[in-house]
Amino acid sequence: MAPANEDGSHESRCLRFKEIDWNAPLELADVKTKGDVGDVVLKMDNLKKYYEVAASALFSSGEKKVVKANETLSFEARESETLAIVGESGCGKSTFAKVLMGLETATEGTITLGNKQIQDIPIEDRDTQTVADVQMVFQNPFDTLNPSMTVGRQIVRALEIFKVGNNEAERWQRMLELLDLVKLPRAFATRMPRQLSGGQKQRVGIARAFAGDAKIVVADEPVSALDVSVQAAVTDLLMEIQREHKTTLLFISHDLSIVRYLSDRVMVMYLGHVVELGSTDQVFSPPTTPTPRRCSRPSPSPTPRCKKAHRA
Ligand SMILES: Nc1ncnc2c1ncn2[C@@H]1O[C@H](COP(=O)(O)OP(=O)(O)OP(=O)(O)O)[C@@H](O)[C@H]1O
Repeated sequence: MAPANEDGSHESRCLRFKEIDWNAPLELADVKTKGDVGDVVLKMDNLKKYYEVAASALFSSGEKKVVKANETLSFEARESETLAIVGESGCGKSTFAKVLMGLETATEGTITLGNKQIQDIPIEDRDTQTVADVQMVFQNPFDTLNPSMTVGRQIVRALEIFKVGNNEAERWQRMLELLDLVKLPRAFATRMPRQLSGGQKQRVGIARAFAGDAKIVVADEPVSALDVSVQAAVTDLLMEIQREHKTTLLFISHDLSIVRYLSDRVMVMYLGHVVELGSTDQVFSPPTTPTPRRCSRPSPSPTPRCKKAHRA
């Protein structure tokens, strides 16, 4: 992960950025989505996440500087919606996902899940329902599974954590249904992770994420570590389950073709800020009239809009 910039501020990387009025309200596009979407289930309001890091490589210096990973991040996500989050490396995508998951706490601002504010509650202090409601599919399925536990046991373990099922037999049955859901043979329940391919491991990761009937699933580059030949199948599976379960999918990706294919809306981030948020068609279409603010805003390299505008 590349530092946002050298001194932790967002203004000093390039003179061009000084022209940007970060406080100007964003033109939020209408919510026009591919499928039917429901009510707002998640709201982030002026979320900030700052990290304090050593200013020098010398341990003795003790001097600290602040890295502003997320700056006044505001957006809403609705039931059944796929919101893609794009932006160049280091712009703060994973950071807000970590705060949402409770792996980090916010510096300022709020995250409202249903009617609960969760920005200050670390994962270990969250109630079972909240933990089950917000789940993550990680980038690397090779790291996320316990190498010494069978596939079945790992899914049953997630069901225990989410308090699904009244007894072991019910949980075992539910685990088999989850294997069906992710299109893995039931016989895989007794396999160890080392006996699975990357794509199969990621299917187990998806089964665990949906084990507690999550309302929101954050998928952080879920297929980028997989062989190209299985990326489409895993992406399609994720979309299929998301639609079936009316889950809100926050899809973090660098792959603009996948983003265009699966998302209802796209949020473009740069240096911790949201610089564009709109329906997928709006974000990917070339502007019909010159839109100085959007294109003069800094672009992750490149934003779909600005890339097209330059090509035209
Ligand atoms: N624990 C931490 N301590 C200090 N700085 C951090 C920490 N985690 C992330 N950062 C910094 O915060 C900024 C945002 O990082 P983040 O991982 O959110 O970016 P990203 O957009 O997800 O990047 P990538 O696409 O490469 O995964 C970066 O400058 C990074 O160096």
